[in-house]
Amino acid sequence: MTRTPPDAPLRVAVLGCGVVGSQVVRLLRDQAGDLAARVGRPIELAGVAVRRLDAPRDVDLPADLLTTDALGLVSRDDVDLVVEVIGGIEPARTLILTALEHGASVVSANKALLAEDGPTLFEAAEKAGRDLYYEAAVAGAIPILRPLRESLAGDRVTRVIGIVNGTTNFVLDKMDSSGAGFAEALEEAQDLGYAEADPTADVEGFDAAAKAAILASLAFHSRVTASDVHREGITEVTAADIASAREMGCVVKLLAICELRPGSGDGDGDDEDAAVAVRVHPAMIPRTHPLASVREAYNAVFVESEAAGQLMFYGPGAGGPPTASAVLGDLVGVARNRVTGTRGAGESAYADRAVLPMGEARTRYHVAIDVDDRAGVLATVATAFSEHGVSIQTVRQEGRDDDAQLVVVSHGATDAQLAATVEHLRGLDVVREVTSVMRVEGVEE
Ligand SMILES: NC(=O)c1ccc[n+]([C@@H]2O[C@H](COP(=O)([O-])OP(=O)(O)OC[C@H]3O[C@@H](n4cnc5c(N)ncnc54)[C@H](O)[C@@H]3O)[C@@H](O)[C@H]2O)c1
Ligand SMILES: N[C@@H](CCO)C(=O)O
Ligand code: NA
Repeated sequence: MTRTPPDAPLRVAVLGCGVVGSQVVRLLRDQAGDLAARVGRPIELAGVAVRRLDAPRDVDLPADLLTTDALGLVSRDDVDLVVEVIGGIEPARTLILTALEHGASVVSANKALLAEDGPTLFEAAEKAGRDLYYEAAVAGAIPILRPLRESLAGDRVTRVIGIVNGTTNFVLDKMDSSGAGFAEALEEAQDLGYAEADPTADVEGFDAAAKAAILASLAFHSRVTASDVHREGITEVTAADIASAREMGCVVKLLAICELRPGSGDGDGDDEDAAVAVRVHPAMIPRTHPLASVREAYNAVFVESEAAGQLMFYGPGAGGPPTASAVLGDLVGVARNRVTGTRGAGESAYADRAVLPMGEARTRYHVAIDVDDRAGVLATVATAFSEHGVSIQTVRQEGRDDDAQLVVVSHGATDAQLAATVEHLRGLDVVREVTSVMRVEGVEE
């Protein structure tokens, strides 16, 4: 267990010196005086764990601070604080657990690990009597976890909806604004340091799903893991979908939607049998919706709660310096707690709520269908919707040579009803192809 004399500097180990780690090291150095004043003791770099000693990096470091032995570094007695910015499940999990066992407080930006196995880490922190903070894990620099954990701790959050992945927002924004291709826009996002080491995590929605799980856990005081989240990425979004959205006055965004569904209620106000629904998928939203104005790699999170009403958090969701800002904010927080001998709020998952399947989520659909251009087709298509209890809001028809395209927008229905309708449409003789199916959010049912 670490023993720090009362006036000695607090010593920090940084694990990983990539896009985020190099900026954490830079800020620790550039702002050493202010950080010491804010914490009440200097914060000194004890070591930086890297994969390769000779790799090029964005910050100069004395050779004696670098090590490839991350496990040895977090096991050292003179390390009070550990910043984990390696990413992925292992060795990050073992390193964090070892750091806590050795008495260090931990700051991590690792949403993949927190969403997969957060409870193991929270229990270890509890047992060790140390803090585990992770503001950088969701929406980069935007303060969102602390507001949910602390500022809204007296309110009842009912919905969180956000754009929480910078890479996919960057790609969709480029496709919409400049007509750029998917691959070209993704490469630019990678060059700018927004994308995960394997960008599949971004484009297939895994990164946003991990963040959604973390948000839902904090918002609804219940454990939600990545596997509880319905996830669809943006790889199937086509230029035609984006053009179709534009014609409707909409834009396509990858949304993370976390909802609390009221239970039967026993009248005591606890709503113990309320359930949660968490989903990540591309959706069309009206260009007039505030989330539509979130451009490039910016993120935004809307929070709806009973007493506060609607809150919006907006800012840079990815990139080295913004993410390092959130890491340093946490580092100051855990360091202050070390100085005063306290701990911050730990996990709050007392509610143990059920997670609803995607089929029960209420959404609206935009469906583009190539059909034969002959009498009765519209009625046949409309019947398919009504047979599944889905009400149609608008239908637009564009004639072509011997076929036509119908664009149908439904009213709100369950996802299961809408999926059954699309299946039904695909089986109809008059339907040549269902060319685009996308959910529509941000409009009244
Ligand atoms: N880049 C962003 O915009 C951003 C934003 C928020 C959160 N994050 C999270 O921050 C973490 C780091 O992301 P990044 O963008 O800096 O990634 P990165 O790939 O640029 O950096 C990770 C570094 O860790 C090193 N590493 C891997 N295994 C190691 C080991 N065993 N010991 C020591 N070093 C090792 C790699 O060599 C690499 O330099 C991830 O969890 C990521 O999800 C990143
Ligand atoms: N790859 C992530 C980094 C921030 O968490 C993104 O693009 O949002
Ligand atoms: Na954040």
